[in-house]
Amino acid sequence: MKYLSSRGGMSPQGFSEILLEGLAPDGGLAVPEQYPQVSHAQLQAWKNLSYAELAFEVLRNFATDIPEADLKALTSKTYTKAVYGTDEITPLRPLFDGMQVLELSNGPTLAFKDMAMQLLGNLFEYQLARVGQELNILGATSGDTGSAAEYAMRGKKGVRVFMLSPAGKMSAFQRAQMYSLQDPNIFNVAVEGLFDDCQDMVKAVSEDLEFKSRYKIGTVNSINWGRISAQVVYYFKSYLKAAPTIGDPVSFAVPSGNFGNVLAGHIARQMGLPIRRLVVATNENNVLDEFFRTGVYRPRASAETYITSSPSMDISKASNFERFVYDLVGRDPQALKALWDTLKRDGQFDLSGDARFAEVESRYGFVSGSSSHANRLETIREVYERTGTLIDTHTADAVKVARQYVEPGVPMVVLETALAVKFAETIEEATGQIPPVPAAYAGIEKLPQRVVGMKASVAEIKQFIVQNTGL
Ligand SMILES: Cc1ncc(COP(=O)(O)O)c(C=O)c1O
Ligand SMILES: N[C@@H](CCOP(=O)(O)O)C(=O)O
Repeated sequence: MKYLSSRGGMSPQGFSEILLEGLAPDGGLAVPEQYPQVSHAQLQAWKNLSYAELAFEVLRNFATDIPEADLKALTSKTYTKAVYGTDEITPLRPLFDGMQVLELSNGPTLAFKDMAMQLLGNLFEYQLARVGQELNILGATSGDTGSAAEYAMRGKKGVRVFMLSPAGKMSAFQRAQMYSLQDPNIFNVAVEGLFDDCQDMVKAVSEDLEFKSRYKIGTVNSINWGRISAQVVYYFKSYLKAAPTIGDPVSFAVPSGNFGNVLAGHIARQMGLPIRRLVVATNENNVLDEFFRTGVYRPRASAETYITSSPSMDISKASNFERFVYDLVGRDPQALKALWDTLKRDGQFDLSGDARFAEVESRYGFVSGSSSHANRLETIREVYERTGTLIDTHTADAVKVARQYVEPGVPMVVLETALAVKFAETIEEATGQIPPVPAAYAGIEKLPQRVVGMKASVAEIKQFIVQNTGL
């Protein structure tokens, strides 16, 4: 399998190459030349595989330049009970009204990011040893990618992590998870701005090709195809569990911000998984919902982005949306580029009058909705009262929106993207309950923190990287 840039400016590359490269050299995102196809018979054969076995079967289609024995060893090492708490790795639990919750947040940092990031850590280590290289990871986080990346890369040979986070915008627990790490290869930077400012800095540094090559800059955000491909696996796993019979439709509701998680569902669907609907659930920052309802894509500036109680989705420029639009315009990089040129010029593009927009639901299965603080509190309270379990604020956004799209006889799988303990203040506001703190995190908010403050300045972060790499 070879990969191209969504904007057409990259010669075909292998999986291992784009894994270390992150953003394509023309500022676009790596996309596979075509989507591998999975037959009904293959789905049947995969039904009883363990998560690690299934991960190998799915990923061997994407990582074709990694010897199969090595890939198998990497997936077996990654997807274990010791890391994810259960043999199932991603259990499904019943909710109510036709919905089930897919538990993706039982990994080391209590968010779905661990599902792909733990594999990425092992893949990086493997690939860097193969090519004898070091990697300086530059990442942006709104709260969960940062800790997942740092926990996955701690102590990894030849890897440093520079993680940009929006100063004062994450929950106290999220801050403590990241900033309490004292490992010498981890650098936390609190940026005066929002997630989008942090991600813009990452992209600007990556687009300086000379700096990128000299300082061996890589990414761990979902702009890295490695993240997306690993996230495809749990759509297959949960489909095989939720579908009454293989071939029956199943819908998925996904709390969405940077559009990486639901894009993985889109890819699973393109591979032939019988997904009926992909429900995009946003918080008050409803850029994606606006597009799926109206055809207008209008990313907002930081000044127009709300600080909400589902802070990990306080995102107004969804990077991975570009990968979906690439498919929507017939995988034509020139058409994609024309839209992105319009976006740069006008601050938006409008597909409402375009026949292709009608296909977002009919052909691709996308529908959407948004949720507010009041909705979130009400949903968390109702789930607690009816099931005795506490769900986090992002998952609550998805439950709220999912309900609009439940259909008789079609299971609706809601992706649980974090655990309640990460957002204890809102959970307490909703239910009066303080979520239990896992033993590994007891007292974490009281630990000393190591973080440097910075303006949203590309020059400053470059300077910081230069100073701390010794290259
Ligand atoms: C807890 C949580 N839920 C949902 C999301 C949104 O996922 P995505 O950015 O892949 O759309 C994120 C982060 O992005 C998150 O951390
Ligand atoms: N919600 C994320 C931000 C988006 O990150 P990505 O790595 O999935 O692109 C976070 O919590 O950091």
